[in-house]
Amino acid sequence: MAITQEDVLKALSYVEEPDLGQDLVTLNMIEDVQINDKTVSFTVVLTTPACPLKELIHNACVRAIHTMVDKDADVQIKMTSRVTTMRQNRDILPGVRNIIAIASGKGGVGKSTVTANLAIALAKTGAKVGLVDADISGPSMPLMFGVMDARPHVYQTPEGKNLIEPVIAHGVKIMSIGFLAPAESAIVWRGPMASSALKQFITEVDWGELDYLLLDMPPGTSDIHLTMVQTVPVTGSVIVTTPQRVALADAEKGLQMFKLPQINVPVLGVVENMAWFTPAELPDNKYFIFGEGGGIGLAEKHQVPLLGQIPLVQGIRENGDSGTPAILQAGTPAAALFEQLAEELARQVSIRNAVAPKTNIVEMNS
Ligand SMILES: Nc1ncnc2c1ncn2[C@@H]1O[C@H](COP(=O)(O)OP(=O)(O)OP(=O)(O)O)[C@@H](O)[C@H]1O
Repeated sequence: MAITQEDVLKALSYVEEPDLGQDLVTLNMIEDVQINDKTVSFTVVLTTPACPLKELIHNACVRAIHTMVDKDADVQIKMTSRVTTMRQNRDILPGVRNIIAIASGKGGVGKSTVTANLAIALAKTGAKVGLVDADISGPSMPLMFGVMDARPHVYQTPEGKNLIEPVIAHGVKIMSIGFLAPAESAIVWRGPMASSALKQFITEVDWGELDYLLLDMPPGTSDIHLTMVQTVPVTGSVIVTTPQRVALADAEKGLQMFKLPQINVPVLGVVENMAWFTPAELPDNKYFIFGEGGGIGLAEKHQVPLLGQIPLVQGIRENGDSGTPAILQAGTPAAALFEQLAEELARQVSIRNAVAPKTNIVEMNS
């Protein structure tokens, strides 16, 4: 008997998206079903190009067609993505689907390093990524992306509005206060001046369409944090910590800040940086010099996901300093860990968007 479109959709309605807990047909993730004799082709539209379940979903679809439609069918699946968003009001940053604040309690825990690597890792999956270096106390993105001398260009729109063009490096659109003021004068950015400069940095930039805009927040809890979350509708936050007690205590303060009623930003997860030390000559050895399991404990206590653990590796520091973050060293353990971290973050954003009230979901075409 000839295969019909209904047969195919019925079979696929038994394939569940494990994270979102519903089947692919109900989630509108199946498009372009075509049948040509024994050849069945269709497109699966994932919620992120960084989907860690890509292969699993692909295999489940093939299995469903073979068991429920025709065991000899030639199943051809195109895996693509359309990043979801829960943003409804698009007065600010209309083309930006998800805004993610990356924060830490304590300074120096590697928040900027993690943010830079995450941004590039997401861009490498095909996502459109932007990054705001809101760490006015010490903007480090120009150095980490190797664009110390870059100066963003300002242009006037036909409506007479001035827009800043972000600097593009390693596939990421970047805006940093470090582009406007030399590092040594960063100290002048304080209080209301800093807040208004930052606002400008986010809202008066020609970001175009972005799947993910990462905000590298200053360390600690300050007025700047409040300004930021009140200026832009943040989808969620990520807390970066190291495992030692002093860092964890501050990370917890940071985490709790996002839960305050006047801030109220969901915490997408915790990243434990410098989780252990691995010497280059002994890549399989782990030395827990800052203590063990602190990040997991924090995540468990606050019932948020542990997005990943990144070891202390000399190469991560060196690559950051030389403007070519570790994620670019393909095939290295550090690059693989940052890839996994990016997948886990994208996954939590997708889950967050899926559980947001239905009326709040706006889908945009890629
Ligand atoms: N996993 C790691 N392995 C090795 N070095 C690291 C790692 N993470 C960060 N570093 C190094 O630690 C130093 C501090 O990192 P970074 O500037 O990212 O911290 P930060 O939390 O953003 O600091 P602040 O917010 O105070 O500016 C940098 O020299 C960086 O290269």
